[in-house]
Amino acid sequence: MAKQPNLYAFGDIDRLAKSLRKYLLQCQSTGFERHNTFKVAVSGGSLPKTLAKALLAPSDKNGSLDFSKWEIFFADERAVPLDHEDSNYKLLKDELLDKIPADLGKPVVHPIDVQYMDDVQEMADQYQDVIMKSFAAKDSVKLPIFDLLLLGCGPDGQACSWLPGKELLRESDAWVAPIEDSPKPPAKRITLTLPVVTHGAKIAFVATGDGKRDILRQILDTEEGRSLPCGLVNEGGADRVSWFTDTAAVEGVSFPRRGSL
Ligand SMILES: O=C(O)[C@H](O)[C@@H](O)[C@H](O)[C@H](O)COP(=O)(O)O
Repeated sequence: MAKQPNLYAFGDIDRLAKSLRKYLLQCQSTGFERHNTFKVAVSGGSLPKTLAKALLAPSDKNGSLDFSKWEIFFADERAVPLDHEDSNYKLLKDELLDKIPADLGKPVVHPIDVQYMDDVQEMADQYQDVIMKSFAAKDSVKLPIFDLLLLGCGPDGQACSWLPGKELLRESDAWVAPIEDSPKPPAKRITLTLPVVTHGAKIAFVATGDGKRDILRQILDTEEGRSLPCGLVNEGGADRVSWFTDTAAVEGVSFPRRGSL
């Protein structure tokens, strides 16, 4: 049987955050062993809040975090100033970055370059350069391997800023692509492309609440769901993909759940 994503369902967000922390610590260790850094890409939406719950909890027996060796990229970002309410950078900064205790170190964070705000193609190219510099030249590395990509799942099956059925999902060359017409505002964005995401060492989705129930049923239990953006990540990432959900989000989903990490 083909390798499947891992589906975890927790009674509430606190329990989810506890397991997510354990998972993050495991991914951090693998990254440190691999290249003495932890390279992670993060999306926006409701994810940063849950992520902060997981990362700002006190150290436990599962280990501690060393943010001084973290490099944080954005899996997708909106073309707005970094202090704008719609900015994924601002969201992550407010929820997490500003609250990291000094003794855990400071991560290197890669926000978009806002001087290219009016030209999202330029902005995407420039962000690709930033990734290239971190992962070595694009010509010598066909695709970067992020240690972890942390993603949300939109109510329409959106992952990153990919819209269901759009040409962008077939992009096979660029690492970062522009979007001019996102129906979820703001319209202008940049996003990592599907091959970059499915090439990640680990990929985690966080999806909670009953608002995600119908789309999770579709993504995980139906044939059509496989061609939705989140379904394509499941397909390409197989057992490197993990879904952190709560019971409200997976009620009625028959896809097999894993007991624990
Ligand atoms: O900037 C964005 O819009 C996000 O990166 C997007 O991919 C988001 O993560 C999902 O749409 C889920 O959003 P919610 O968790 O808010 O439903």
